[in-house]
Amino acid sequence: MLADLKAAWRLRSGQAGVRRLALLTLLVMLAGATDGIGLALLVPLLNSLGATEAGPAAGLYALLPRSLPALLLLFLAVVLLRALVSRARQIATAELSFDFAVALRVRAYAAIAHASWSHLRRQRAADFHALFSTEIDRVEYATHLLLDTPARLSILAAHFVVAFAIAPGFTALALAFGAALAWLMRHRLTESRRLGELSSQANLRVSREITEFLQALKLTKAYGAETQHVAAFEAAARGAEGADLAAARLQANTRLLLDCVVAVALAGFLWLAAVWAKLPLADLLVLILVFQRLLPMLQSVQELSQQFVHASPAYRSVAAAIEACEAAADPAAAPDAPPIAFEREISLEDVRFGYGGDHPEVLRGIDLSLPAGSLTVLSGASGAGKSTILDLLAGLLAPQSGRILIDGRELTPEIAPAWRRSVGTMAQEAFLFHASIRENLAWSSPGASDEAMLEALRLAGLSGLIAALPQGLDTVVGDRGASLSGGERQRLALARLLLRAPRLILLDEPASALDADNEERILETIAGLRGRCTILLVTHRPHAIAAPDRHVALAGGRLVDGELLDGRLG
Ligand SMILES: Nc1ncnc2c1ncn2[C@@H]1O[C@H](COP(=O)(O)OP(=O)(O)OP(=O)(O)O)[C@@H](O)[C@H]1O
Repeated sequence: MLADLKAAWRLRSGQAGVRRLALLTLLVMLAGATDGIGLALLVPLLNSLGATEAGPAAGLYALLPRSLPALLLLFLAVVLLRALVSRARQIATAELSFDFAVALRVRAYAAIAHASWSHLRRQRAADFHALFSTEIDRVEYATHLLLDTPARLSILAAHFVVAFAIAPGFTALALAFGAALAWLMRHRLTESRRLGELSSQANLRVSREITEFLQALKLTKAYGAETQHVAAFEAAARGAEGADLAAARLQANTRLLLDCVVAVALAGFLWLAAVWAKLPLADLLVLILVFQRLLPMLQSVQELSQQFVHASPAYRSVAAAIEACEAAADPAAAPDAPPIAFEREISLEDVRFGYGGDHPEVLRGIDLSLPAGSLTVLSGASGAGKSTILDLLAGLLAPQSGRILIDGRELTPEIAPAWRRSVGTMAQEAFLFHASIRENLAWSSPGASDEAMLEALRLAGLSGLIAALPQGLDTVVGDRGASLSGGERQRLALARLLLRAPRLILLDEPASALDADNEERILETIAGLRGRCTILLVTHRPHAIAAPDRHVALAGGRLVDGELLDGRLG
């Protein structure tokens, strides 16, 4: 519980949050005070109505007016003030908890966006999805309860003060009753917390099922695996239902127990007050009112504590996910830092790399030079480490030893974000957004003109398609580019890359998912880019590129002459 609250404190959002919290505290204290004063005024009010023979006024009561209209006016003013304070408090609580949740969502988004690729590649997209879909919602709910608690406690305290002034013995008894109730109910809090943790895990399982199912929709249809996915989802959803149902049952049982105990306690207190202590009628009426409100308040404090501990484990899971990403953040590149250009060459010097853990070393001393404007072809068996080399050159991964030099300047994690602005990458299956061709292109180069876009499309060999589309650049390409053919998707991704005018282009089998004819044509287009920029092309068909400047291959973690290796393999 303390760990949850510490995590909640770490997740708060800066000074503005602290100021608002101070304002809320003030309103909470005012709410308690006005509530107490309103209740305390009932005694002289009832006395002046003639409920009891009024004795000489003592203490602060001596300052009050004695006439009924003046007392009524005062009572009215206090009740009105209490209503206004309560309204301001409710709005301040809502503002604070909504603001906290939005700031948290934005912080989580930014933490993921800025985390290094080395960290992100080890995470599950579904876990991030669960963070946004359920865990932050639970944090928001727990925060609302947390912010509401001081107000409830201060109103509770005001009731106790008034009750104490009227009947100290009974109030002490009620306090002891409240403490005993909390002691007896402590196991329910532990159980509620356990169920809260179960619920977090169950929600994570549901999120994993949904995310992976949606990512593999086409594959699911192609393999006829629909029933299998529906069954797995139902099992996960029923698991989450089970955890939530157990929490709801616990809550309902607690309420039943408290309803019975509180009703018996209320009857007992009143019987003692009326029959045994023989309190004056005005005092008795106010005491009835106070106890009738006080005991259900104790009950609701217990219930809300249970709900809080059920939701509060989310503070820790959210803080852990955000802080792990923040700890692994890429060094921030100054937004106005110019992209890093190179005039001569980019080279790898004795680069070694492994993915850590039990994974064997992938690259064992790579020396490679890519002269500016050259086209280099990289081949090698599956799993040889070709994509790893591309990720190292893009500054997404860092070598364990050795160096990557850009015109002699070392590519360090500090300059990697700025360097990536000079690099264009493209993978086997291009990712396109469900948006227009124009929006997909502008994503890589905001503010690019139509002329620049049409030129990039021409270079990528898409002029014909654009001319044939009635809506031209405004044609929407569908989910992940579903309304385009595989070849068109890859070409559009190539145009998006070229629009950025990158100095280095890293292509990871950009056409291998296509038929031979399409693959050949895309490789021809790429070969035509030679001289405009420096290209490193990973392909399993190195001979489809006519006379590259260099052909190297990876084998056993080292680079060898590609022609020799392919000749040997062939
Ligand atoms: N995130 C990772 N964690 C652990 N090992 C990894 C990771 N990514 C790749 N590997 C391992 O590193 C080795 C090189 O992978 P890489 O993707 O660079 O090979 P590749 O030559 O591009 O293969 P392919 O031609 O099949 O795409 C492989 O053995 C692979 O299993």
